[in-house]
Amino acid sequence: MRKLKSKKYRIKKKLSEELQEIELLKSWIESQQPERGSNPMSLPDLPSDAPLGRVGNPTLFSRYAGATRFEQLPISKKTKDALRQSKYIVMTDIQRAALPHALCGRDVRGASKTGSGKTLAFVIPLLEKLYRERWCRDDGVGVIVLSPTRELAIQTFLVLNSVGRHHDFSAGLLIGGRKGVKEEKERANKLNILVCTPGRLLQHMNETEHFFCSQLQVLVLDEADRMLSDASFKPAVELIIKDLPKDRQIFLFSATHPKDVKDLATLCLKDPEFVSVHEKSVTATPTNLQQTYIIVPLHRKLDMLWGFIRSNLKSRILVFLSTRKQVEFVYKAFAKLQPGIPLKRIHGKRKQEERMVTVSQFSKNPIVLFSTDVASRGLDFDQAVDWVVQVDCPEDVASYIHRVGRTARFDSVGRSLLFLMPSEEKMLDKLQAAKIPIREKKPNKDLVQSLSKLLASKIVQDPDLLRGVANRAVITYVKSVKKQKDKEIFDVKELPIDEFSKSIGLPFPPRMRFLNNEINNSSKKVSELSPIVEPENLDKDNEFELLPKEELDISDSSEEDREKDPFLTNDTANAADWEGRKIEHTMSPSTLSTRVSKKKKKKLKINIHRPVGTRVVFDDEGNSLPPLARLADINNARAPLDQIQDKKTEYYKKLREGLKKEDKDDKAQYHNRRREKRLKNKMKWKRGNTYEKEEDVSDSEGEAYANRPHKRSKIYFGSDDDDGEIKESKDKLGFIADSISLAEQEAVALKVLSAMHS
Ligand SMILES: Nc1ncnc2c1ncn2[C@@H]1O[C@H](COP(=O)(O)OP(=O)(O)OP(=O)(O)O)[C@@H](O)[C@H]1O
Repeated sequence: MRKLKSKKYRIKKKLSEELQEIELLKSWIESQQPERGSNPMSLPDLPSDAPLGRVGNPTLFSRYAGATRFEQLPISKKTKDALRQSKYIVMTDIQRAALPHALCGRDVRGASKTGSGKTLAFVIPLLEKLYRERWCRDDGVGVIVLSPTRELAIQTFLVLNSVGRHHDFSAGLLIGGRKGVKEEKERANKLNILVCTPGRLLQHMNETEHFFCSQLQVLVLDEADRMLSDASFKPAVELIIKDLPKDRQIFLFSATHPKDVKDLATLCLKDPEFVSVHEKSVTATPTNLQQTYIIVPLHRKLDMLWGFIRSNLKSRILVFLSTRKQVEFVYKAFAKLQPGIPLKRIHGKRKQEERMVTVSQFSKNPIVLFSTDVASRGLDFDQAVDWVVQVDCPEDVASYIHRVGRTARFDSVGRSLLFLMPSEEKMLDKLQAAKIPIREKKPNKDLVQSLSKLLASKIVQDPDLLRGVANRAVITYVKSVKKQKDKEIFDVKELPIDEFSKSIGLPFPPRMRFLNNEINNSSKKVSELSPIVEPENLDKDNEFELLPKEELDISDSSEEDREKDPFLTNDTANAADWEGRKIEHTMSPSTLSTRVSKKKKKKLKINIHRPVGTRVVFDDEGNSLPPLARLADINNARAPLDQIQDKKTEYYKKLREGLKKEDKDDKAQYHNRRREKRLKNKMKWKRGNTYEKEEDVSDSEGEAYANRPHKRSKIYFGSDDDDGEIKESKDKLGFIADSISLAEQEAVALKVLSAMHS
């Protein structure tokens, strides 16, 4: 006991000594700091009377600009220590170029390649600004960092925490998709540094009591080009900026930063410094990134992706698709096919917790992550991504740069693969103009297999899981192409929708009313198109010549393949022969709406005779409508497609008949088995045996029943009718089998039997 007491005393004493030391240290550091509100130039090792000039002040500026290592910068010891502890020693180009301006108090627009360290280029000066202003917790919000996505906000917050670990500022994350807005509201006005997404910040600005940013010192827009031009951010960002004080420093950073951004007017920049360190670089993308593309028709993209994944089972692969539904479908379909590598997915509709877990899991080897553009900007995955695969063409060059920028970050190497449809080849010219070195590759035909039949069978086996998603995947993809601004590259009329639907296992393409106008407006173009190629003939008929795109290859010989890839080859002899420059137009009438405007109905009603046996259709005013009128819209615009339509109708008719027959056989088989089973049970009852426990029908009766998952809940105890159908009548025994226990069912059945016998 005595020993324990003495030990406790010793610990107490040691603690109080340490506390005293800390206090002493604190007061010493305080004495080293400049007065609150003093000129930011009055740093310890800079002349306090130095004017705040532009690069024009060579003495002053060279003191900042000459530095190559963080320790040479005139920044606080707290920041320097944290930088050293985080292993940040030598500055990157953008840090060397932007930090001097930012530390001098100027507004900065910074642009540099992806993965080149822009985050530190704004995190350091924002910490220093608050430090020099002697900001303390009670001073409220001093800095706001706006990020386009929650993941990026979290990442920036982590960097801030690491570099600002010795500072005494409070920092918080305000991002959507998290519970606890109420708690956030209580904390928000006590935070000094906010890292947020625009929507959530706006919510707090509107709803949170006592949330003021009137003292704001620094505003940062990460991925500024997107924040200021993307329609989904722009309105919120503009509203936020309106509410913030005009007299603050502002940092705008991005890998893609157009020099003349019109939208900058709203920001009230004060003669900003445009720092673009890689403007004169030979390439716009990291030099250690090896970029390739292949030409692949839409309906072979999944086959291609599958082949690629199967040949890279030891890699970390990030796959970009254009819509959430596509991500869902490809993830679910590939998961069913089991490629032999873990699969993950991320998109805007996934829960925040799941998104965070997915991002953290992506750092584990090996894995495939399917993603929308939500992961295309800013994300710095813990470990190097081996491959970035763009299954759908990015909307523009900037989007391409950000997507491929998820690999080859800082000093690591990486590879990227872009799938381009023959109709999207103009994208190559744009990439070339933007100084992006990209080479053509051909897929190894031995490693490409058609998935359509496999996927079709998976959809039949599990329609609940796959059919709806597959339909939505097609619709949303077509919609996304239609919405694209760059009509030179994206042409919805060039999409082989029928083949695409078939390739992902759908028997018919989904109906897309929104395509009506496209077809009507393009009647001339459509009429020039050649007739449909039957899916089975497609491979034979589309033997396309592949033009070498050597002129695009502006990389030097050191950019040679770092590792020989089995899937991508330069060898034309072994390349798959389905690639093509031009794919036939095969948009079927079934994808189109058959609605007819009132005006047209009126016009067509005269002089058209109804063929015998045709269903009469009435218009809104009660006049009978000739049957052809319902198709008039399409026929007017697509007269030359008559032939195509005939062929298609015939093809689908055959397909439908085949399916109907199969369905009928299935049903008959199923009913026979049911009847046999029931007869057997009845015989047992009659022999006085106890009621035989009904087996799990889905197990005993296999596929046929398993595909009717909802039927069971509707089965009532009753008699079979003649054709073997289970009678769904409640009047004999008015209860549902599922609603009582098996023991109870047995008891009731016995009672009924004994009643029947007596
Ligand atoms: N001076 C440095 N020394 C060592 N590593 C650094 C340095 N600066 C940044 N890094 C590392 O480089 C990687 C990329 O940095 P960062 O995410 O800031 O790049 P970025 O330019 O913002 O990329 P993006 O354009 O994709 O947003 C990070 O892992 C970061 O830790």
